Amino acid sequence: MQVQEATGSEHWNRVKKRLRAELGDDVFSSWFARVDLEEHNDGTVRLSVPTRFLKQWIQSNYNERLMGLWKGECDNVHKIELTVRGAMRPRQPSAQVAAGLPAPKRPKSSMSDPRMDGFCDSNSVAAAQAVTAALGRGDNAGDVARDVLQGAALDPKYTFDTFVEGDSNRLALAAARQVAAGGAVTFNPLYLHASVGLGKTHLMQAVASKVRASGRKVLYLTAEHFMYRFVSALKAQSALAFKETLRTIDLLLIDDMQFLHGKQVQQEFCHTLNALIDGARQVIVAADRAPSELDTLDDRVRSRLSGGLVVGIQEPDFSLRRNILTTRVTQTRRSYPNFDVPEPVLDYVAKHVASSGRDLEGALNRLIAHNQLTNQPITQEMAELTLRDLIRSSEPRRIKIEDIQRVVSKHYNVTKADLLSARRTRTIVRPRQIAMFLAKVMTPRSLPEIGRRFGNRDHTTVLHAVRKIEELARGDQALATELELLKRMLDA
Ligand SMILES: Nc1ncnc2c1ncn2[C@@H]1O[C@H](COP(=O)(O)OP(=O)(O)OP(=O)(O)O)[C@@H](O)[C@H]1O
Repeated sequence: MQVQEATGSEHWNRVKKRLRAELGDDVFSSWFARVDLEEHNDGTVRLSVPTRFLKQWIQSNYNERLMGLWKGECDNVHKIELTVRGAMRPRQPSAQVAAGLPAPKRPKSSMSDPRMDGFCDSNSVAAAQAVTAALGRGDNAGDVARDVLQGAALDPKYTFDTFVEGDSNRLALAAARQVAAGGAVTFNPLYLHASVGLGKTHLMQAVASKVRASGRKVLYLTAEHFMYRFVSALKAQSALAFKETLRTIDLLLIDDMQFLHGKQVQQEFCHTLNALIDGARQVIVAADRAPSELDTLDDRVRSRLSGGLVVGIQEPDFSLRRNILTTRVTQTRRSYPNFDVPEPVLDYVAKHVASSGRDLEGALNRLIAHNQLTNQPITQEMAELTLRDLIRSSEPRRIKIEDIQRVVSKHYNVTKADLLSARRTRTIVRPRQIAMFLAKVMTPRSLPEIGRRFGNRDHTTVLHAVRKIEELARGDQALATELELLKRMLDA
């Protein structure tokens, strides 16, 4: 096999390794564990992050260092772009996941060590110093405590009235309503999980607004803000005030729990959770996966989170999607009385934008914008044109046999003509078999059709190739990893 030039992801892995060594595990995982390499092209490196907060944070603190490390990898890098990942584009699987390798284990947390309670390790102090320095703030204990109580703003749109019920969210909605109604705390914490845009934040904020309106103390924070507040408190030497303040809350809501990183922050979160639950106050947590799958979390936090009621929200079915759209159109009419979407267009959107409430909302917003800016009525044709890219990107990508031949020949440095030829040298036979195997597992094409597309070969030759590669990959981890990487390149 040929010696390949390092790929973008290999450079990125080395940059991350150096960053981890320089910053330490805790600081690294707080800020860089969720950064993905999107593209490395013509001297520009494009990285994506899940939130705007993280983007600003990395830009103001680590841009130069990132540039230095990338330049160490490739001289021609002159620009690093950071973008916030959109809802339509879920996170790329990590190289480990893509290659079928286990995710790296986090170092064992010191949560079980009582000596750590109330103390800060050097990494957290470094992170805290960086936070306050970058934001140019000299928080004192009082500021931090007040800041903690403020929490994130609630969106007045997110109420129970605007939340549409369906089979996929019925249990979550019922549990949220019960918590909002107050009364005895029956399940604590309430843990909601779902992939992006399925209504977790909407439901949490609906509960928060209702409970706040009844005069009780409510704190709604994203895990990222919890992390920021905690490191600020450490820096201002007001960790005690921070803890005390948190424990006076009647209802604590932590959103995007998957972003809670750093052993000391998790430790503090666990103590707060215990204190609130023991004091019969309510906690609601939301994340993009079940507690058992939050592998960045310490075991103790995970088990405490699983101890209440864990409810998943699934992807909406057609009828729920359709109802969400109808509700949104009715709401929009309050601001734009002439706004109208014909029923068949709503059916079309509900049928084709199948992933989440957020995407449905995005689709509708485009129609509204088009309608308002051009004064054109919304028709089927206009909807198809306006939503073309949205609909295409929410459908699974079709992989073509030509794509497979192109990627495989580039990867193994053979030509497409070689793949289709009758040549039987080993350097060509193996890539050809791999390409046939990928054509079988990644496209709906039949064996005879694949045979025809590979120089008119018989279907038994394709079958032999598929079986051979399956058998080799079972005993050869390097080949199995290579196959996964090829699949990932084709899927990107
Ligand atoms: N059942 C629903 N009824 C009404 N609106 C919904 C529903 N589900 C989702 N939405 C809308 O979709 C948008 C995205 O929802 P939300 O922000 O609550 O998702 P999320 O699950 O918290 O996603 P993320 O993990 O990305 O934060 C919101 O505007 C929300 O109002």
